[in-house]
Amino acid sequence: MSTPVLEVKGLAYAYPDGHQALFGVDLHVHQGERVALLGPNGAGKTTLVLHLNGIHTAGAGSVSVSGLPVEKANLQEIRRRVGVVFQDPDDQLFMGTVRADVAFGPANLGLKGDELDRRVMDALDKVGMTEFVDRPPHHLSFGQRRRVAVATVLAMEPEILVLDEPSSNLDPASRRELADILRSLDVTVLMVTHDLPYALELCPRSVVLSGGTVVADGSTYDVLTDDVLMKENRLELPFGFDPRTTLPPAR
Ligand SMILES: Nc1ncnc2c1ncn2[C@@H]1O[C@H](COP(=O)(O)OP(=O)(O)OP(=O)(O)O)[C@@H](O)[C@H]1O
Repeated sequence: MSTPVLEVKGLAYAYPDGHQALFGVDLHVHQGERVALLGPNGAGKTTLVLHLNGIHTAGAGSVSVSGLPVEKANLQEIRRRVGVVFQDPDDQLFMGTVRADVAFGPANLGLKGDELDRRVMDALDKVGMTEFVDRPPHHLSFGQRRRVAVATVLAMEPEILVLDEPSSNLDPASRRELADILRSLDVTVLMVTHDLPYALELCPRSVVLSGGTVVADGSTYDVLTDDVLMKENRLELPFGFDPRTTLPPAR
């Protein structure tokens, strides 16, 4: 098989206060996959994500992106390859216009002129936000700001798109529209979520992290219908939601 886009091997990490958050995590994600990262509060999901673009550096083990190790010397290229969309779009939008926010990353890579404009408009087009290009981000709704946050990352043409709770705080229509957008993108996706129906809808594969280790890695349908695994890892489906009667799941 080809080199994985994301290869995490034996990753362990302790915070400076000594709290050990990850214990030997292994995870391989191949090009074009959409993978949900599930697990209870405190499982280590965010800690893992923060290793993917070098905000944290591995205590032990390794992380690499298309064969390039995540380490200080490679950080600029790693941050181009790995686009992280944080849960709160306001952590990502800080310029006076949508255009300036989406242009920020590619401009830092040295793009300018027509090429930069093309990147900005392509990214906004993918999230259905071109008409907002000259608006201040703080005048947009939360759902619109989340789309722009996704565009800021897409403008870097990343190899892997990592999303932290992409469906949180979205109304049902915006939630569905974002799912359509994510499905339409030609990019590898790793999505941290507590929204299990969203994982089923979007991600054929799910990885369950619990207590800082991977406790399951398989089809989302199999994970969500494994009652013992679900209970042991505090994963609960919304009342009345049954994956067995909500077919077809994502492929
Ligand atoms: N800065 C920090 N210093 C010390 N411990 C931390 C720090 N940040 C997180 N932790 C601890 O590391 C563990 C993993 O936290 P993490 O935020 O990665 O979990 P998570 O799976 O993302 O949880 P949630 O679903 O609640 O967002 C938790 O026990 C948490 O208390």
